[in-house]
Amino acid sequence: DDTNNGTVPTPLINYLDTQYYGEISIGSPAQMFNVVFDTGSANLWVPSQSCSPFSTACFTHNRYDASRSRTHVENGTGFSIQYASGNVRGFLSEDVVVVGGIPVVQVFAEATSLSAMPFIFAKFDGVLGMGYPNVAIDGITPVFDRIMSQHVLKEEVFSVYYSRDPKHSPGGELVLGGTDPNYYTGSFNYMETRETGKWEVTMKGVSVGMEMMFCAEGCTAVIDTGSSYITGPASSVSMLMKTIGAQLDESGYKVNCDTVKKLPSVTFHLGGQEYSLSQEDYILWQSQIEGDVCTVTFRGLDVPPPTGPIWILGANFIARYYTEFDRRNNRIGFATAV
Ligand SMILES: COCCCC[C@@](O)(c1ccccc1-c1ccccc1)[C@@H]1CCCN(C(=O)[C@H]2C[C@@H](N)[C@@H](O)C2)C1
Repeated sequence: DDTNNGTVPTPLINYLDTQYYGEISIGSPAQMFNVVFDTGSANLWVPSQSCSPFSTACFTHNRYDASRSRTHVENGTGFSIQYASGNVRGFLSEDVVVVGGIPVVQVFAEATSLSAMPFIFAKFDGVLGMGYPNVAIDGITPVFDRIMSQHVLKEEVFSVYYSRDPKHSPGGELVLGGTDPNYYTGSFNYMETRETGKWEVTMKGVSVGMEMMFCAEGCTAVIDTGSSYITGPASSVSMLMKTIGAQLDESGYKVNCDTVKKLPSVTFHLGGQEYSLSQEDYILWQSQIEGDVCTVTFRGLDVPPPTGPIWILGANFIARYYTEFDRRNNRIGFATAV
């Protein structure tokens, strides 16, 4: 329904509480793609029809075919992006991209090579960066900036709802130009982003139970819709895991499912408010053949200075706290998600 002025909410799919993605179209006639809306990056890329057949990750996803689009504009500039794990290489093209019912002429990357790890596990095709222009590779104007310059949005904000339970439908929702009261209760608490032109804020501490354990002198928190988990400095996270009795194995930190109900809450002190995650917010409980597996959705990740050390608050945080990203006022707002 075209309620909030020219934009329609984009329903998201929630894959096992670890991958959240929604549909966009590129080209005329429309070619559909599933993308992660990622506040931690600022470029749009999708797999290319011209990717090598040996790139399995490319071959098993929807691919953009320039020759089938009458609005395609050639560019050809090289492109490559490196993630915490995984990299993408390709070349730039221009075409009409439709997000939330809004068409924009957009420069994006056609990916011709995707690292098998982790993209063979991706349920989505590509990534649509929702970050600020200054983190965009090749100085490309990001999609949301192209939308803002059309002056169709009631407010220059976008909001994200991530469901916590894969059985709920929709698995999430992206709103351009406002928020969706169906998915939060109470009012928003806002905090200024740091003037780095990133979706990051100053965090005043991290508590476990009632005890302040980390970041007591202040640190940076990145609010990242493109991260599945919460990451923190490896030393801090390993101390946190020891406190809750979690063991590290090849696929992350695990706890004995019997201990889950007694685990302490973990609280992030942001913008004068305390944002707590309880055990059901940060434990991924999977019933498997050989018994239940309880994964702790925290990872250690050391980001080198000057960017780091940082904490990254990802999907498991956003699932608990409905998030509004406000470009007009350079601030982030949280409300309790329903
Ligand atoms: C909520 O939905 C999240 C989507 C899953 C993200 C992710 O878990 C993933 C899983 C399987 C296959 C591919 C990808 C994936 C890989 C790259 C881009 C987007 C998705 C990423 C795994 C590697 C570390 N990581 C990031 O660096 C992320 C950090 C973020 N800012 C991005 O730029 C890259 C998260």
